[in-house]
Amino acid sequence: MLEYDSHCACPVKRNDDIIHVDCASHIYPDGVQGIHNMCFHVHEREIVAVCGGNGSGKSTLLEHLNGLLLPSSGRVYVMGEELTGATKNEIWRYVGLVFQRPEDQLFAPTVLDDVMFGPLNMGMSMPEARKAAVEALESVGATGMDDRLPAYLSGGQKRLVAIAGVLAMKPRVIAMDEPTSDLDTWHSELIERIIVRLRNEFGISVVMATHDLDMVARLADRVCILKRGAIVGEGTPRDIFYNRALVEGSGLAVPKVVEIYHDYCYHFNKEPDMRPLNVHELIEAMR
Ligand SMILES: Nc1ncnc2c1ncn2[C@@H]1O[C@H](COP(=O)(O)OP(=O)(O)OP(=O)(O)O)[C@@H](O)[C@H]1O
Repeated sequence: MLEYDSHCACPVKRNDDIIHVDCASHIYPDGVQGIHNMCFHVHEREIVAVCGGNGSGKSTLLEHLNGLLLPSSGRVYVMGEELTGATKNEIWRYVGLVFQRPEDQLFAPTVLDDVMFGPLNMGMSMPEARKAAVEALESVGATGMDDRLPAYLSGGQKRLVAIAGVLAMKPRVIAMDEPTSDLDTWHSELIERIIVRLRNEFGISVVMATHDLDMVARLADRVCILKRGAIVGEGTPRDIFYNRALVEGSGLAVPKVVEIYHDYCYHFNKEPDMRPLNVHELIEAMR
């Protein structure tokens, strides 16, 4: 059980928190407030979506999860240990961050070197790091790219290699910033399948920051809605997405299924009480 010396009173705190962002605020050097009074949790084996309009603080929050940014006030705990300047070099391995632009992450001369970098940095021997990297590339379906130059990969391939790079470190949590932005349907679906496998097969929790609520409706166990640097709503996708005022008031559009169901209920003068989240449920609800 994790025990926190905490003043954070938000309702979703549980004993299996892997990450606990405790009332953290971050002010950038130019004085802009990225997040404030942020209480955020990541539990074991869950997919949690962080959704909000542009500039709502999604990336700032994600960068606090592995110590890339430290809060100006408040605290962040990973597996019960507080992230500080002194501890973050030990703790970062538990939380892998996949950037919105994979170019920001890939720098080695070959794909294999890139994916081996994290494991080597963690202290694995060369053969161990190679094994971890090969396995991670296989897991994301990026085999046969070992000798390629990362800069010359397609956007979708770069995203896969970036995910493999954090997966090779065997983290407890992978945080992905806009994991499917700029990807075609085929690559988006591939990334969605990888996210589900990370939770179901590897037991890794995934935090994804995104505007794509259709994807969130398909994948997430829990949704946090951010607005102006704070969480304004949190719950299951069904509870959150059927609160249109909350979603639309935060600069987002409800998932298509929700919109169609609302229109259907309005048109046929029905109570919108079935709350479908996917096409199968929608068809059932409209029977
Ligand atoms: N390096 C920085 N220096 C100063 N201000 C920053 C910096 N990065 C982000 N901000 C500001 O912090 C606030 C939150 O930005 P953040 O990038 O976290 O939002 P976001 O929800 O990820 O946005 P988007 O969806 O557009 O990527 C914004 O006002 C932004 O201008």
